[in-house]
Amino acid sequence: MLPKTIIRHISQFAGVRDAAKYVPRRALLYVPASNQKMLDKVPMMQADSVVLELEDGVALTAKADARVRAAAALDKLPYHTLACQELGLRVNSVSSGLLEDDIIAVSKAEKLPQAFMIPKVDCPEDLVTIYNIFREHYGDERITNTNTRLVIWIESARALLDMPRIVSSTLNLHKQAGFFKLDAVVFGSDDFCADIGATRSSHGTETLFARQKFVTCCKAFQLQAIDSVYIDIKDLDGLRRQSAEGWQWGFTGKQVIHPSQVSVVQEQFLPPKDRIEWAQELVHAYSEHEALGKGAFQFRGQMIDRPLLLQALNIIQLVERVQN
Ligand SMILES: CC(=O)SCCNC(=O)CCNC(=O)[C@H](O)C(C)(C)COP(=O)(O)OP(=O)(O)OC[C@H]1O[C@@H](n2cnc3c(N)ncnc32)[C@H](O)[C@@H]1OP(=O)(O)O
Ligand SMILES: O=CC(=O)O
Ligand SMILES: [Mg+2]
Repeated sequence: MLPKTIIRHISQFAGVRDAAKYVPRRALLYVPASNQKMLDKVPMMQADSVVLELEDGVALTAKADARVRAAAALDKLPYHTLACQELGLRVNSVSSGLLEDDIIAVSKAEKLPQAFMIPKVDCPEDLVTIYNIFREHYGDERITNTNTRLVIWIESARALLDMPRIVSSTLNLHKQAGFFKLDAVVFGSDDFCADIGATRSSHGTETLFARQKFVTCCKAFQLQAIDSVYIDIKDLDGLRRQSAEGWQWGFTGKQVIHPSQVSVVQEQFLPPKDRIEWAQELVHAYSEHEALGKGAFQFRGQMIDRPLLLQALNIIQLVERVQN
């Protein structure tokens, strides 16, 4: 329980903040919808967000089949009993020319996914195309003011540079037309490397600038920032290291491709126990010092002032949201 005097700091603090239900997306797991055996495992999957995949995890020759399986899964799976917090659906991009066929097929399902996930959003104009395709095949009523959230992928040099306009246009579409509300943005590191001609490595220095720019932009709009895929499935130490790095830089979660990656990532996207204790004690110490008129004071050998309070509040809020 936070001291009352601290509550007013929360209304101004940096980080991801939204009065609506917070959906933790520490681990966002792709499940190719062409693979029925994998789809059958969805109810038990402990990833925070499970993504029925229609895009790059599905061969061109299997797209039609995957669409039918994804639509059937949406109707069959009882969302409230799933082990995950969110069942998403990643469709194909505008530039692929496959999006409309995806929407024609999945709009036959009675249910919407809990999140629509749209890769390779390259410019604000893509949003107009996306919105028009959804309106045409779902009809206005089904896509207006629903609980379904929107997650988009930034995966090219052009998109990264234009990200503030892309994000603003997406948020405006919700404000003005009631279209799905943008809740998180994902950095598509593999497509990004292909786009800029970088050679992918396990240490990821080739995407260092892009990831830092990306996370800064997400946080400027108070959106969740989801980090790169780690494709070396067997290298859990490398995954742990890159997850810890992402967490330290301000990412809120990471994409995963294999069930073995889920718990490693989830663990890294929660602060360690001693850091949670530090945050809780700091908040109380801050409240006591504030009552004495002190904005700066010593705590465990460190100078503490308001920015440190805000970092502690980030930690407390995240823990509460993951546990509730
Ligand atoms: C850059 C990007 O765009 S990333 C997003 C696109 N890519 C994807 O969607 C790929 C998602 N991942 C996968 O398809 C798979 O993990 C692969 C193909 C990489 C490896 O799959 P496999 O060779 O079957 O791996 P492995 O043998 O270790 O699997 C162990 C078990 O986990 C299951 N499994 C593996 N990956 C997944 C998954 N993503 N979802 C559900 N189940 C999975 C397998 O079906 C297998 O089940 P079984 O024990 O009942 O046979
Ligand atoms: O879509 C994900 C990527 O890394 O590309
Ligand atoms: Mg991609």
